Amino acid sequence: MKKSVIIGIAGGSASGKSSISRRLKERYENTNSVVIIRQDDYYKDQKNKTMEERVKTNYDHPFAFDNDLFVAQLKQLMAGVAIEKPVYDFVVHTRSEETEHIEPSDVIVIEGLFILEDEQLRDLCDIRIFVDTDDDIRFIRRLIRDVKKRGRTIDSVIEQYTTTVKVMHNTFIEPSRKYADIIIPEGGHNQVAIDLLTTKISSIIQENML
Ligand SMILES: Nc1ncnc2c1ncn2[C@@H]1O[C@H](COP(=O)(O)OP(=O)(O)O)[C@@H](O)[C@H]1O
Ligand SMILES: Nc1ccn([C@@H]2O[C@H](COP(=O)(O)O)[C@@H](O)[C@H]2O)c(=O)n1
Repeated sequence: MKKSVIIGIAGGSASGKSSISRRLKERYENTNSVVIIRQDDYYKDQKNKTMEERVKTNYDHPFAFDNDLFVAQLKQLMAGVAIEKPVYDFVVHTRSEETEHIEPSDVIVIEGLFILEDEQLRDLCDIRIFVDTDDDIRFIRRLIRDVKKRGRTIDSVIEQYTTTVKVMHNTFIEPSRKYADIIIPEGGHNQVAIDLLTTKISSIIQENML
């Protein structure tokens, strides 16, 4: 295998980053050519904190992430070495006991809030994408998702959004859109964007086979 190509997908919470990444991966389901790595899995471990303390963490500040581990593991993959990726559990706000074994692949899709904000991560990306979805749409999507899938109450989602998520988004995430090569409006169901990216990924895989 030649050099891995890294596609970075940034954007606000619930903008559709994971949905787009999943749709890309689906096209290559039975191959080892494309792998997705979520920055969320590199949230810092909080096993030594109480649940009460964990709830108070600002999860929308860059300091909440162990980006050094993220960068180190990406470099390992690029060097052809498999990794044991941490797996994050949103319900208990910390890493789970399990890890996920990831093999090197032609295309590595990395997705998360700070992929373009963090200089080290940004520099590792060959293609930089920002998913641009209006704040009100993102808030509605997040409310539904966090209650259904992340064990939250409506009140806690509103409280977190108004105290940290919104201000951190405006401070760190929105300004990072200037680093994008491509901006995808409306997130996960943008079929044209998904088709264009799929064409690009297929050509990368084909080149690597030559
Ligand atoms: N274009 C879209 N239209 C409607 N719902 C969407 C769209 N894109 C994503 N969603 C939904 O919004 C929620 C957040 O999307 P997700 O991909 O998890 O965002 P992110 O990874 O940016 O946080 C999910 O429940 C997803 O199914
Ligand atoms: N324990 C945690 C960790 C993170 N969050 C929130 O998740 C958001 C990032 O994930 P997306 O899929 O929405 O990009 C981020 O905005 C954090 O507020 C959390 O609520 N609890």
